Amino acid sequence: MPDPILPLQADQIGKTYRQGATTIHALRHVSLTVEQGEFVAVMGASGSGKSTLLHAIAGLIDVDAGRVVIAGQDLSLLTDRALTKFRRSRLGIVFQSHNLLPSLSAEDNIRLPAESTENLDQEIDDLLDRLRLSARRNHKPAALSGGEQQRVAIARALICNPAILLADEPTGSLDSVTGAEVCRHLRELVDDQQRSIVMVTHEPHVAMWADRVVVLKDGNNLAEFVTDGRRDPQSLAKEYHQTLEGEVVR
Ligand SMILES: Nc1ncnc2c1ncn2[C@@H]1O[C@H](COP(=O)(O)OP(=O)(O)OP(=O)(O)O)[C@@H](O)[C@H]1O
Repeated sequence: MPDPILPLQADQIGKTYRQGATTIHALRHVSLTVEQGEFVAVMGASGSGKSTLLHAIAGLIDVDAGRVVIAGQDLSLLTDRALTKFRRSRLGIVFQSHNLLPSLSAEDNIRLPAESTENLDQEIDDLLDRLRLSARRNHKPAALSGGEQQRVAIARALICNPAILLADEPTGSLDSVTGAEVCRHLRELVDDQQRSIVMVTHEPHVAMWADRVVVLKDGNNLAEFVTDGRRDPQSLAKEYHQTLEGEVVR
């Protein structure tokens, strides 16, 4: 089980990029709070700032305004080295392209970020078992299916026992059946282990696994709604599209 944690809090985050004479306002004043044991999906059109927000929460980019506080720690107050250490111990990060090392087995990819401890082998066994990868532990990524590769990436993100998992389009490269399987694993991490998840997705049938959907538009918070546990992609898609079209603004 992860350590008891405080919520993740991103307050009024601003981020601009410069490209020649052009200034791109990727995030204007975006705020997001996530409680322990909460699964939040971040949705929005392409370019609305979803990935930038996730990178800001992970401390992978400097922000121009606002602050990110994780487990009571303001990320801006950490040195680069301390931030790397903090990120490793508190956050698990999963991207669409899973970034597994091709020369290592599934098991060794999972082991890579972990510090060597007495219990590490047992923890790896538990994760392999939980993510139904035990039979594939000695395979290299090229010999694994897309869903298996993504589950290895999730296991690698969990090996340091982070309380918060950040996932950017984790099912983006998967077919719908495999994508649903990955979502089910994410949901279990919240329900069974009280971890918190922030997941960026375009897809209502992926967002429906979350407890709450936060919608960004042009680098701003546009709206948010709870999924009410209804897990119904059609009604979620309808509410999402109405929100984007301005028919429902909360
Ligand atoms: N490194 C960068 N340099 C310049 N502009 C950037 C950079 N990263 C993002 N942007 C711009 O910031 C805005 C927000 O980008 P971001 O990737 O956060 O959007 P997104 O909602 O995740 O989009 P998508 O769904 O297409 O992945 C976009 O206009 C994008 O072009």
